[in-house]
Amino acid sequence: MTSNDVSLSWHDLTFDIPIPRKTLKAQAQKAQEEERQRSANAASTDVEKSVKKSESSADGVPPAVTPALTATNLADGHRRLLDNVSGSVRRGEMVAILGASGAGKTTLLNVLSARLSKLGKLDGQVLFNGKSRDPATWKRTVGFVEQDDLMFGTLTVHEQISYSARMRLPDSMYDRQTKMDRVEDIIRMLRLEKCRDSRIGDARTRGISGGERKRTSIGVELVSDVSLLLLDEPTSGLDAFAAHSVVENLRNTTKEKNLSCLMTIHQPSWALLCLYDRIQLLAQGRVYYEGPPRETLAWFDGLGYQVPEGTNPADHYITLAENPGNTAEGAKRIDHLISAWHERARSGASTPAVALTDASGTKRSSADLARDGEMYRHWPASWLSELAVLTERNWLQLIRDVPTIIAVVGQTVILLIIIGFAFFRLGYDQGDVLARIGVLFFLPINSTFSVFLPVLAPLALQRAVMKRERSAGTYRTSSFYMSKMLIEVPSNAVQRIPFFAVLYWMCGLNPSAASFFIFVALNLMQVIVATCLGLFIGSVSPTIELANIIAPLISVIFLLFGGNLLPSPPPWFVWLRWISPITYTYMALAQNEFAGAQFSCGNAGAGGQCYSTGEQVLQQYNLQTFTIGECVGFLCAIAAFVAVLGYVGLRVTAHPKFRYH
Ligand SMILES: Nc1ncnc2c1ncn2[C@@H]1O[C@H](COP(=O)(O)OP(=O)(O)OP(=O)(O)O)[C@@H](O)[C@H]1O
Repeated sequence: MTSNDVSLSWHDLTFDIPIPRKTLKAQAQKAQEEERQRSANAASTDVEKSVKKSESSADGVPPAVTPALTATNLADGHRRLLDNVSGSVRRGEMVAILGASGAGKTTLLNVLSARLSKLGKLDGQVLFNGKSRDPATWKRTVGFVEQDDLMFGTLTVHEQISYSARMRLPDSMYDRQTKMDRVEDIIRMLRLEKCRDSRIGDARTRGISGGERKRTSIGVELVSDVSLLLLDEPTSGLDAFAAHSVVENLRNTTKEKNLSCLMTIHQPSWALLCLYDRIQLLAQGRVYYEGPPRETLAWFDGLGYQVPEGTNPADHYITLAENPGNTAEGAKRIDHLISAWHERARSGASTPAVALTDASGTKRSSADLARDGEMYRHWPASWLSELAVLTERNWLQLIRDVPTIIAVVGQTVILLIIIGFAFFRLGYDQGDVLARIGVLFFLPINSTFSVFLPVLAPLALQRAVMKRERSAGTYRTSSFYMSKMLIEVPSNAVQRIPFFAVLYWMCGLNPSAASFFIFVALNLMQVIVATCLGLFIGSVSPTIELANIIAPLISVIFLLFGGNLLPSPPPWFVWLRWISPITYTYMALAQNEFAGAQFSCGNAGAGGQCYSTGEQVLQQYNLQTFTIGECVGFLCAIAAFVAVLGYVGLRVTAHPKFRYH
């Protein structure tokens, strides 16, 4: 193996994050307390003096926030998560990063994959094929398998991987058949043939096993043209057999596809560890071994840390670099491990990461690299292809989500029975005037509330998957958003047509056919506006939990100001009436119902008010400000406005963030 087939290399990476002021204060207080106790025990004047000195302000830093210096806490109030870490992965090689919990494995993987927050100071260099990572192509170059396998439970293994292939393999280079052949290849390579057509499953329905799920996640990344695969703890949560099978599969795939594969891994068995070509051991953000796993035995034996009889060497070497009790002995041992390794690296006795100067070459021809660069620079598929695939995927999820379909049908039937019989066959007496007003006001409120749940419930997972897919440069936000609109708007509207139609005749509303169709159309308009509003709320809220709080809040405000509940709202709240879609739907429904209607005054009480015509009712309830046509115009404008705002919100809140320096 030579340095000139290096794919990814990292050089002297150092990453510091600021320690929160509160933590600094707590650490400083603890250190002072310990110092005080020590001085009290020693009862020595000299020691007391030194304590006073340490408590006094140094270099202008108030004593309360002086950091307690440890192996990783720096004097400038930062914590060092990575300290001069170098390494590399070559083509056809599988490398693991290991270490105790908190050693910095995930941090290193995040730095290498550029999925790092803006927080903190990053030094050092990461090179891919000998060059700095190109922000324009990086996200499509690298496959990143996250720890949580975010997938749609209702899709099958084959569907999950083939949707990834259809969206991530460039249309310009692969036709549909080639893409599907590749999917079958990946399924074979990852030994997923047995569960090819099984559903992934989720918390509600049992699906494939944990190991198969992890291999499917890997397949989703591998099916695209990536040459580098990064995985965050791909074996966590798996039993020993499943973990072994996942890593063995990865090893075979790495060799077969000449990939570079780098992963963090937790508590591997010795047999599993030996599957890797090389490992890098981290302690407190520093390297204390890098090389083939089998050579660890000789290295640690030489340092005097023989593996005790019956102990897994992998566990032993990781435990050596742990210091849970913060003992002086533990700290000394970790220092020894790190300094011995660095001494060896300095003396050139090890075969550590390639030197920066060596990493410039690559066995891939410059024509290959140019082709890759060009290919990764563009969206893999056209906007319309993205829209078609995403809409198909959303549609499958919708029709396969049987529990939600049953819940919606159940809700419709129950509401129909309750509302239908509560307002059954209304007549034309004075009491019926109020009942008609009541049902017409209730309907847009019900449409708003009942739409939010089915719109927001699937959005939590869809947003998370979208973020993962967008981090790989798979598709545009606009095609995702449009595909949601194309599925949500018609499905929510169409499924409610029977409800409005049956309710109309049960309640005995205006018997003309034209009024019936206008009634249904107006209610569907309200459902469409509410769906757009639901998508808007789900898009602008950074989390779905927040969306679930905002949605009822907005509904209640619209309800309060959208009808006659507040006949004269406070002047500074009047605008809320005119932005509430309920105002327009209710007004239009009332005009459709009452225009030309006649009512008998027979049961009006003595001195009571009698509305003999529908126009009097509309006037009394102030429901003639706009015509039906104008109300529809306002509803369309509100729907379009929130739809556009939702798209902008989604772009901002779900934008994948990368950091290269
Ligand atoms: N953004 C952050 N803010 C504060 N501390 C952080 C941040 N990111 C990481 N750390 C700290 O850095 C250390 C290394 O974290 P990291 O997640 O890389 O460890 P790890 O080796 O992957 O551990 P584990 O195996 O438990 O996942 C931990 O002590 C963690 O608490």
